[in-house]
Amino acid sequence: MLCVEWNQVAEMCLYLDDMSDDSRILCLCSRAFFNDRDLYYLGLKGIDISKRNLTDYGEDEDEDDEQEAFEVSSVSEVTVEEAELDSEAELMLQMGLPVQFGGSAFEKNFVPPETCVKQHKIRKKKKKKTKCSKDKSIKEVMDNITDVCEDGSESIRDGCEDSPATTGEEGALDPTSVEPSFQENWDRYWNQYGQGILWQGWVTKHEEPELSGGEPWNCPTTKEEWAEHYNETYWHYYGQFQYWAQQGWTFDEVSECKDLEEADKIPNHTVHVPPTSTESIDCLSDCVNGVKNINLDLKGMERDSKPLSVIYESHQMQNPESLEAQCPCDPDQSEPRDVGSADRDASSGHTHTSQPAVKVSRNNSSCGQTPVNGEDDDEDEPPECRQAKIKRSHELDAEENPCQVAAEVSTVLGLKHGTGQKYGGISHFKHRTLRYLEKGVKHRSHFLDMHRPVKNRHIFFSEGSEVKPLKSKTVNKKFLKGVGEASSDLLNEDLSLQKVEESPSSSDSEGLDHCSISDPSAQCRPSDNKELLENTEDPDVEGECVSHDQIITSPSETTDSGSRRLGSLLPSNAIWCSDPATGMEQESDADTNLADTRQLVSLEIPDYLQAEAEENCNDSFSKAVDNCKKKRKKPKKKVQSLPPEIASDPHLAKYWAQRYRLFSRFDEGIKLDEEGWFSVTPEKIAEHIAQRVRQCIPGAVVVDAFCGVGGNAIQFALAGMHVIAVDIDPVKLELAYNNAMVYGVADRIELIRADFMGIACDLKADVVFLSPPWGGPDYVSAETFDIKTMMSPDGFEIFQLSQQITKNIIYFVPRNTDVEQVASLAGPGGQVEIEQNFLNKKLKTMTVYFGDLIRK
Ligand SMILES: C[S@@+](CC[C@H](N)C(=O)[O-])C[C@H]1O[C@@H](n2cnc3c(N)ncnc32)[C@H](O)[C@@H]1O
Repeated sequence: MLCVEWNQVAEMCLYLDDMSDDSRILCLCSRAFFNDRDLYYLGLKGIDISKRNLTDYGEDEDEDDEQEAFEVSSVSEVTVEEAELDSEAELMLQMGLPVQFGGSAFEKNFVPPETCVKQHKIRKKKKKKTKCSKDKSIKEVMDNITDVCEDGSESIRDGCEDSPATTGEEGALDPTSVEPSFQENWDRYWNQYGQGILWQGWVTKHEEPELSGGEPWNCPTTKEEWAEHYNETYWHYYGQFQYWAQQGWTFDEVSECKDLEEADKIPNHTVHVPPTSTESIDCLSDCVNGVKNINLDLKGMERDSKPLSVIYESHQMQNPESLEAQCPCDPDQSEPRDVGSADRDASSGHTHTSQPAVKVSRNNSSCGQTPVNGEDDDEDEPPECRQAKIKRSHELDAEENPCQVAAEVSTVLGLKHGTGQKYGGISHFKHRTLRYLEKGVKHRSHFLDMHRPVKNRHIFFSEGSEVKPLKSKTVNKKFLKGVGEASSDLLNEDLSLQKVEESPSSSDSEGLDHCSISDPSAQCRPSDNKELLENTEDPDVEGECVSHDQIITSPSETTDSGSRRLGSLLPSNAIWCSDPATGMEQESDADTNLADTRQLVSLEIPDYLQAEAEENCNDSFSKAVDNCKKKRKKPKKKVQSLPPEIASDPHLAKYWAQRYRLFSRFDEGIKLDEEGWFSVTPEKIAEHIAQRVRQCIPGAVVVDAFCGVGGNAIQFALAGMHVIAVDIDPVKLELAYNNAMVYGVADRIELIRADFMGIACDLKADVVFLSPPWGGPDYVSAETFDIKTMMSPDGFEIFQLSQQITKNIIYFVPRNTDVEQVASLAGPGGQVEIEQNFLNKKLKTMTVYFGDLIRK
C-alpha cells in the first residue's frame, strides 16, 4: 500500500521575468495522505504488532478512504478504548498532557449510529466510575490555577475569570456537564457553522453527490450514511470546540461583512439546524431530525461540480508575506494598496506581451475590491468553480490582487511563500500563476490540519473577525509546563530505571568508512564509490575501513566485551534503545548533535502545546498531579516497560508512543539513539517515497545521503533498490545496519561513513535522496523554513552537489519550507513536484521531487 490517497492539487508557475516558458518554473503541487492511527494506538496500548495480523488494522487493506479506515479502526477498538481509558489517561499524563486531552475528543466520542445508544450507556457507566477520581484531580488542578490567577497579574486574572476550565468543575471531562456558557457557545457555533460544515464534508466525501434520489438526508440509500456523517462531524467539531474553548479560544459570530470563505461554505443552500442538546445529538434519530430542514439548491450543486479551470495570477510579488499584511481586506487599512504598481514602477517599461494570462479575481465587495468582470453572480461560487476569465495582459496591473493569491496559496494549499534567497542566482519571481487541478481543493483543505497560523484571537476553524482572547497565555504556559514536570516525575517514579553504562568513547574514534553491511566478514568492498572515497581529503571520510565483525550486529552480541569494543567505535553521545528484553546497552550525555537534530513533530500533540509544555513549570499543577496519582485507587496498569533512556526523558516519551509509526517492526529489535527518535522518517512516508522511486526508476541505485538510522534506506531496499547509505555519524550507521537486519534488507544497503559534502561528487547513482538535519526542533516554529540558512549543511550546496550525481533528486523538507525557494532549485524552464505529506490529515512534511521522479 502506497498511501491512502495521492492527488495533484495545483499547478503553480513561477516566472522570472516575462511570461515565456524559458523563464518559467513549473511547480506541481500534490498531496499524499497516510493513515497510521492504528500504529499509534498500538504504541499507546502497548500491543505488540508483530503478534497481530496487520490486516486487523487495515495495513494491507485497500484503503480508498482514510476516514473510513479510521472509523473501522475506531469501531473495532471502542471497547478497548473504554476499558483502557485509565491507562491512556495515565500515559497522557506521562507524556506531558492533561488527562482531559487524552486522545482527541472526537476519536473517543465518535461512535457509529447503530452503537450510539449502547456506547452512550457504556460511557455513562464508565464516567460514573472514573469521573470521581479524575474530576477531583482536575478540580484540584483548576483550583490551583485559580490560586495562581488570584495571586497573579491582571492579565492572568482576566484569563481565569473567563476560562470555562476555571469556572466549571466538570466541564473538562464531561460533555454533558459542561457549564452553560460553553454549551451556549457551542450551540451558537454549531448553529452558525454546522450547516456549512456538514455540507462541505458531504461534498468532500462525494465528489459528485448523486441527487437524483433526493437530498442525501431523505434519500433511503444515503440517509443512514448522512446520519453517520452528521454524528461524526458533530462530535468531531464538538471535541475540537471543547478543546479550543478550554484553551481560552473563542469564535466570532458572522457579521454582515462575511467574507467569501464563509459564503463558499454554504453554496446556495440554506440549512436550518435546530439548537442541539448534547443528549439529543447522541441518538441517530436526532441526528437525522437535526438536519430535516435543509433545502438544497440543486442548481448550485450542479454549478459547483463543474471542472476546474481557474488560474490565479500574481504579478510582481516580491514579498507575499508583507503584501498579505497590507491586504486591502485589512480593516485597519483605509486605502487599498496597489502593490503591483509599486513593483511596476520598479520595473518601469515592462510590458506584458506574452501569452495572455487566465485569471479570476475573487470578489469581496465588503473589502472594497472590484470584481474583475463586474458580474456579481460569480460571487457565491467557490473560486475554484468560477468561470475562468481570459484577461488581456495590460489589465493585469490594474486588477491584480497579489495578496489574495499569496493568502490563497498559503491558507488553502498550506504552502509557504517566503522571501528567502533563491537558487542559481534567481533574484525573485515576477509573475505567478496558480491553477487548481483538483475539484474542491479548498473545501477539502478545510478538513486538513495544515498548521495554519493561529493567532490567539480566533478559534482555529473560524475565519471571522477579531475578538479578544479570553485566556491568559501566562497561565496556560505555566500550566502546561507543570504538566511536563509532573509527567517527568511520574515517569521517574513509575518506571524503574536501569543503570546506564557510560561509554568511554569519543566521536573522533574511527568508524565505518565504506563497507558493505551485507557480508559479516566483509572487508571494504571495492567499488567505484570506494575508490573515489579514498581520494577525499576529509579526515572523517578517510576513516579506516573496518570489517563488519568489528561492529555489533545484534542486541544479543552486546556482551561486556562487545560493549567495550563498541565504545571504541562510537561517540560518547550514543544512546542505544534496547528492546525491552535486553535493556539498555549504552547511554551517555547525548548533548552533541542535538542542535542539528531534526525533530519530527509529535504526531498527535499540537505543536504549540509541545512548545509550551517545555516552558517554565507550575508547581501547583505538579502537586495536583502528584495528589491525583496518590489518590487513585486502581492499581496502575503499565502499558509496556519503557527503555530507560525513554523513561528518563519525558521529551522522548511521546516518541515511544509512536514507535510503531517509525518502524512497524519495532519489537523485533529496532534500535534508535536519541537523535534517531527525533529524526527518523515515519515508515508510511518513507515507504511511499520508496514506492514512488520504484515506479519511476525500477531497480535504481539510490544514494541516501543522510541515512540516519535507516528509516528511508530500509524502505528503498524493500522496494528493490540498491542503496548507498551515507552518514557522518558512525552510531547512526550501526543503528541503520541493525535496523536493516531486522527488515531483512541489510544485503541491499551499503553503508558509508562520510561527510556527504565531501564525497558527493564521487558517487554514482540513479537517484539521490536528501534528508539532511533540519537545524533543530525550532524549525517548526519558524513561519517559513529557509533551506539555505536553516539547514546544516547549506541546503543549496547539498542540492548542487547532488545534481552532479543525477538529476533525479528527492528533497525531504519541513512542511513549512519556502516553496518558491525549493522551486527555484529546478532553475528557469525547469520542473519540480512539491508533495505535501499528510499523516492522519495533518500536514507533516514535504517531499520535493526533481527530474524523472516528477509525476506528470
Ligand atoms: C534527519 S537525519 C536522517 C534521517 C533518516 N532519513 C531516517 O529516516 O532515519 C539526518 C542525518 O544526517 C546526518 N548528517 C548530518 N550531517 C551530515 C553530513 N554532512 N554528511 C552525512 N550525514 C550527515 C546526521 O548524522 C543524521 O543522522
